[in-house]
Amino acid sequence: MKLRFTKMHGLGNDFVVIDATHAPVELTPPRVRAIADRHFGVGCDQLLVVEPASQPGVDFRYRIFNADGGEVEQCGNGARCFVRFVHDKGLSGKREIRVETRSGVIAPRLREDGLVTVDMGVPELAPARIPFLSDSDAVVQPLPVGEVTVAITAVSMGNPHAVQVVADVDAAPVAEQGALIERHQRFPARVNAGFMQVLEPHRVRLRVFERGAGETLACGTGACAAVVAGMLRGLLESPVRVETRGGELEIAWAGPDTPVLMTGPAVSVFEGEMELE
Ligand SMILES: N[C@@H](CCC[C@H](N)C(=O)O)C(=O)O
Repeated sequence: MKLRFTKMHGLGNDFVVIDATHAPVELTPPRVRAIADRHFGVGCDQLLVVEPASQPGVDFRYRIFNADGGEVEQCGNGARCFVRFVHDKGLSGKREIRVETRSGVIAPRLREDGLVTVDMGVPELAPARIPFLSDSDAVVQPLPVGEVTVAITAVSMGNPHAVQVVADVDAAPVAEQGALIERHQRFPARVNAGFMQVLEPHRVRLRVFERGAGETLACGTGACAAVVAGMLRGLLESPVRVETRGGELEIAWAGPDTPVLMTGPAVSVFEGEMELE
C-alpha cells in the first residue's frame, strides 16, 4: 500500500506527517519504527498523524508517535507543524485550530508573520500526575543518576520532563545521563531529560534527550518545561528566549495555574510517497 506523507520540522526536530482525515492509517510500533528509521526508512524523530476530531468543539485529532514506535501524549514542535500542515493542505480555513491530543485540547495559531503560537495548556507539577515517584512536592529534588546525584525539577506539559540546570550545555553529559534519566525507575512512564544553561533571566540554552527518540535538535514541550522549572526556581522571568541546537523559541508563562505559550517556526521540507508493508 502506498502512503503519501509530508516531511516537516520545527527547529530541526523532524517529522513525517500523515493525513488520515479521509481514511484511517494503521500504525503498529514496527511500522512506525520502519518509517522513522534514518537508513532504511524516511527518517524522523516523531511521526504525526492528523485525524478527524472525536468530540464536538474540536477541529482535529493529532496523534504523536516517537521514533521507537511508542505513542505519546504531546509534542510542541509537532503542534506548530500540525497547524501549518492543515493550513497548507486546505484541510481547514481557520488560522487557530483546536486539536485533541492524548493529553487534552491545545490551540495552535498560525500568525500572519508565518510563526506559530501554541497555547500548550497549564503545566502539571503534582508528582503523581507527571508521573514521578516522590513523597515530596519540592520544586527541586535530588535524583541519583549513575555515580552522581543531580537536582531536577519534574514538570508535565502533557508529557513528562525532568529539567536540570547545568553550567555549560555544550559540556553537559546529555547522551550518557539522558539515557539513564529517560529510564529512571522514579519515572514509571519514562521521561524527557532537559539540560538548561541560564544565560540571563530572559535567555537560556537548552538540550533535551527525548524519551523514545534520543537527543533531538529541539524539543518544544522541553522548552516549555525548562522555562516553567527556571521560573519556579527563581532563575527566569517571562518571556524567555530558548536557544536550542536547531534554533530559537519564545516561551511565555504568567505563573502557576496559567497556560504556557510557545512561539516558533514550522517548516515543510518535501512531499513523498512510501510503500507501507
Ligand atoms: N519533540 C517533541 C516531544 C515529542 C514527544 C516526547 N519525545 C515524549 O516522549 O514525550 C516536542 O517538540 O515537544
